[in-house]
Amino acid sequence: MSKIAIFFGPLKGAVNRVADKVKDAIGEEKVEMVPVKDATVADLEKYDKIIFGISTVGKETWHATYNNVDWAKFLPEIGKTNYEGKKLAIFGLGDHVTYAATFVDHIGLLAKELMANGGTLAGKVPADDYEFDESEAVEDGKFLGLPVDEDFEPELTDERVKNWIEQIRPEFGF
Ligand SMILES: Cc1cc2nc3c(=O)[nH]c(=O)nc-3n(C[C@H](O)[C@H](O)[C@H](O)COP(=O)(O)O)c2cc1C
Repeated sequence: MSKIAIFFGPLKGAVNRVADKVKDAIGEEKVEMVPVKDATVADLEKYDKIIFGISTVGKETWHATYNNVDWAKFLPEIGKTNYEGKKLAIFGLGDHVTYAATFVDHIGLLAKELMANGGTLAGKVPADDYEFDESEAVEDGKFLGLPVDEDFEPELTDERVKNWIEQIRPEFGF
């Protein structure tokens, strides 16, 4: 069976923590961890099953981010390949209290970039499960990936990850 890649960044923060939980839930031996920091399109092309881990730490554009340099560097690579036939899913870290009007926006930015390049996403979750005002990550009442809030709802993370892994399991076939 081909390995599932978790492309994640930045290192050592909440995304990294949740990426480890996702890896453990799937089974370490089935997963390849790929920090986006030094990854390129060639790394993306190696895998048919990819889970992306991202946080929202900036404003409207990737280039406005000042904290998430890993993703700002990697985003241009995303558009250099086609995702037709690949299994894709995204989890995204955010803070639904302080940033209720831009909650996990970068799930939306990344999802739209993938979809513009032929990708379809597994693992959408109902927006009704979360409290927030606005998010660019919502389409037709669903988040385009799994939002996780380690700042204000860390106690919900394990359950969220567990349920989400069960949701995407049939699609990814792990
Ligand atoms: C400067 C800054 C801006 C942020 N902007 C947003 C935001 O617009 N929307 C959101 O949902 N969370 C926002 N957050 C919260 C982060 O996404 C959250 O703390 C996340 O867990 C960070 O994960 P990381 O340390 O792995 O990057 C922001 C955090 C910081 C420090």
